[in-house]
Amino acid sequence: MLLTLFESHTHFFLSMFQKMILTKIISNTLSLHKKQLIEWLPAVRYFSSPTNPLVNVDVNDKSGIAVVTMNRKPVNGLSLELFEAMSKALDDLENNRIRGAILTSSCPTVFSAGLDLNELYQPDKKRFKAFWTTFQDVWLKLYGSSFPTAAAINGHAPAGGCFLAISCEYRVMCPDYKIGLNETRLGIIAPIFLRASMRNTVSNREAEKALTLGTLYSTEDALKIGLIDEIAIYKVKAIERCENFLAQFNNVSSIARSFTKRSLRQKDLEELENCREEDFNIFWSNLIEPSVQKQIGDYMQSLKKK
Ligand SMILES: CCCCCCC/C=C/C(=O)SCCNC(=O)CCNC(=O)[C@H](O)C(C)(C)COP(=O)(O)OP(=O)(O)OC[C@H]1O[C@@H](n2cnc3c(N)ncnc32)[C@H](O)[C@@H]1OP(=O)(O)O
Repeated sequence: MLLTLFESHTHFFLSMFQKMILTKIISNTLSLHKKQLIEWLPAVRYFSSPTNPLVNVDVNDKSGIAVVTMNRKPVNGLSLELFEAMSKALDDLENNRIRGAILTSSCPTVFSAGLDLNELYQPDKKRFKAFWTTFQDVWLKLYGSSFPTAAAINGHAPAGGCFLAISCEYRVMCPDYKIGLNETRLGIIAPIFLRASMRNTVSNREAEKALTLGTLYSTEDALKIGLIDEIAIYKVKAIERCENFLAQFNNVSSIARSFTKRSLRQKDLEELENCREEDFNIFWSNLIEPSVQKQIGDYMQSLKKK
């Protein structure tokens, strides 16, 4: 199609011979550098995603930045259905050459309360397998995305909520909320990919302390240890700051940027790719321990009693 367009526009200006040579050059270039071509093609393929009630994707046509909003009230508990919607949204974004994505929440005071405890309590193995596999998919797609990512953390982000945020490349959080990986407090062993995202964000020592103690940090303390990058007073401001971060990449080759990101994250991604089944088995056998089930059950009760 590009060649046809080229040919029609040059018809009046070039001789047949010149046209043949130029067409050949472009055709060779296309087959050799299909990927590089994306760099100089105008970014016109931005889309509005078909509405999914659980994940809303809103792409700004001018900036090419997508705001991906989790919408599972009351606390964005990460259920199988929410993970499926996120996985699909990430595929759509990847296929549509967006310039960046910002992950945020429609819940007024919660970014995400982490894994839906109903998926963890008295689980059915078949459903849980689908749940865990989709969760792994989401992490592989988010952490390994070719486009840059940021999280506008407009509320509490414990456990899985924190995990989603640290899988992005930049984090802006609103004040007076809590963020952290409190899995050990529930008797849950942090899976391999969670450890990778955490080590990629804070120092190894902070990661070890945070994971073993299961600490939930205030927004201000999270900034001090580098778990987040900035504080913004409201959600709108947080999104704005994320946009500013992503806009910096306008002056950077997108190919060079995405290859560099990929190579920095490759080892972590491969680590999970190579042991997805084992990762599931480890988590499952820990999860169904009677003592862990009791701890989760008691915890769910304590949340309901509040
Ligand atoms: C992707 C994870 C990486 C891999 C790690 C693997 C292990 C991961 C494990 C987890 O993610 S386990 C989940 C851990 N989550 C938490 O510990 C957070 C628990 N929730 C809270 O602390 C609070 O709800 C909140 C997020 C601080 C919000 O507080 P708020 O006062 O605004 O709301 P609540 O009244 O507490 O909750 C409203 C409603 O929602 C229910 N609920 C809360 N969290 C969850 C949850 N994670 N799953 C399911 N349901 C949840 C809560 O019971 C209330 O229900 P109702 O009383 O209205 O029926």
